[in-house]
Amino acid sequence: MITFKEAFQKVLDHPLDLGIEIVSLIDSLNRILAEDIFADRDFPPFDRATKDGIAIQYSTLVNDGHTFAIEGEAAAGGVQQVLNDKNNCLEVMTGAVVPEHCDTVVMYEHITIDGGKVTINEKVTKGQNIHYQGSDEKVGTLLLSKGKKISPAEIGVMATVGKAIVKVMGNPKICTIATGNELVAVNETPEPHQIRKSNMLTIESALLNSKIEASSLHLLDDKKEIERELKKALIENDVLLLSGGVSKGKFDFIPEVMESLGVEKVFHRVLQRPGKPFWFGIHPELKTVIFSFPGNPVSTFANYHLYFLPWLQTSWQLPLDNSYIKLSRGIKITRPLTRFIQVSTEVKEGMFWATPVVENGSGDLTSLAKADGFICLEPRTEEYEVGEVIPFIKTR
Ligand SMILES: Nc1nc2c(c(=O)[nH]1)N[C@H]1C(S)=C(S)[C@@H](COP(=O)(O)OP(=O)(O)OC[C@H]3O[C@@H](n4cnc5c(N)ncnc54)[C@H](O)[C@@H]3O)O[C@H]1N2
Ligand code: MOO
Repeated sequence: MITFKEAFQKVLDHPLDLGIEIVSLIDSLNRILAEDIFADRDFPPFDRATKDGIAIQYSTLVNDGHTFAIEGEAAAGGVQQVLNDKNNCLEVMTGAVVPEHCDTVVMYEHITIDGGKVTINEKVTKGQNIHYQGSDEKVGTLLLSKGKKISPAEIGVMATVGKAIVKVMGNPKICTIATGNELVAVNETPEPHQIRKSNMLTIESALLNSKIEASSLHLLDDKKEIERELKKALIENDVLLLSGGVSKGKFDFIPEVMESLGVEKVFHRVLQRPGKPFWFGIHPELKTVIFSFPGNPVSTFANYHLYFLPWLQTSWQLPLDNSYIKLSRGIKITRPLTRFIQVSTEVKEGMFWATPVVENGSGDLTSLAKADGFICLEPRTEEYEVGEVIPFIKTR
C-alpha cells in the first residue's frame, strides 16, 4: 500500500488539459478567469464630481466674500459643461463631468443660495471633491490576471471594461456514479435493509460549488450491468467519480471491471483513514480519469476534498491551497495510517483553532454536517500537542 503523500502526488501527476470556454459575463461567476483583463480607458474616464453642489474656479476665492452667480447646471450623464465667466459657478451633480474652467467643487451643505447667488460658508481647498481622470487606473493597466477565481467583485470590474463575454478555464465532463443494491432514491421510502443514496448528491453539490454540473448514474451490484454502463461512461466523460464497490466484498466489482475495460490502475488502497480503499486510474486512450472512492460517506467526502479538488486545481494550472490551523486538543497518531480527522473550527485571539467533532467512524454521515473540514495528521511517536499548527482541509 502506498502512503497518502505518494498517492496524492500520483493523482497530481495525471492532470487533464481542460481547455478554455467562452461564457457570458454573468455565467463566469465562480469560474476561473482564463485571460488577462486590462483597463480599456482611464478610471475614472473623466474628472468626476464626487459631491452634489457647485463647481467653481478656485482662484476666484481670493476675493473674500465673493458671491457666485449660477450660470447653469451639470448633471451625471450630460456632456461636459463650460463655465463662461470665472466669477460665476455651475451647479454640479455627483458623477457629472467637472465643467471646463472649473477646478473645485463645493457641496450644497457648505453654501447658501439666495436669489440665484451663492455664498460659500466653509473653508475650501483647491481641487476638492474631484475624482481625477485616471487616478484609479490608467488605460492599458492589468486589472485582473488569468487564474483568478471570479467573484462578484471581478464581475463588476469586467463589466466596467465592457467584457460581455469572458474566457474561463474549461470544466471537465463528469459523471458521478453510485454503486450498490442497498441504495434507493432520496424521494423513496427505504425498506428496512435499504438506505437512501446520499453520497453522490453530496458530491454533485460540491461540484456545483466549483460551477461544474455533473451527470449521474446508479449501478446495481451486477457485473454485466457495471461493465456495460462503465464502458459508455468512460467514452462520454473526462472524469468518473464513483463511490462504493472498491473494498474486499464479494460484490465490490469496480476495480476488476475497470481493468477489464482497459483502465490502467495507478493505485488501489492508501495508508490513510478514512478513505483507505481508494482506487485511482486512467484510461490511456480515452484519457478518462477515474476517482473510485470508498463508499462510506465520510470516505467519499474526504477523498473528494483530498484528491479530486487538488487535481482540478492542477488541471486548471492553479497553485494548491495550503491551509493550517491550531490544534485545540492533544492527539496521538500511531503508525501506519495518515489520519484525516473531522474538526469544527473557531477563532480565538485572532487564530483559527480546530476541535475534533464527535463522530462514529466513516459510515457516520451525520458527522459531516458538524465539521468545517479535516485536519491531516501523519503518524509519529510524539503526541500532537495543544496549539500545534497542522494542515487543514476546508470543506465548507
Ligand atoms: N475486508 C475488508 N472490508 C472492508 C475494508 C477492508 O479493507 N477490508 N475496508 C473498509 C473501508 S475502510 C471502507 S471505507 C469500506 C469501503 O467499501 P466500498 O468502497 O466497497 O463501499 P461499499 O461496500 O459499497 O459501501 C460502504 C458503505 O457505504 C454505503 N454507501 C455506499 N454508497 C453510498 C451512497 N451513494 N450513499 C450513501 N451510502 C453509500 C454502503 O451502503 C455501505 O454501508 O469498506 C470497508 N470494508
Ligand atoms: O475508508 Mo474507510 O473510511 O477507513 O471506513
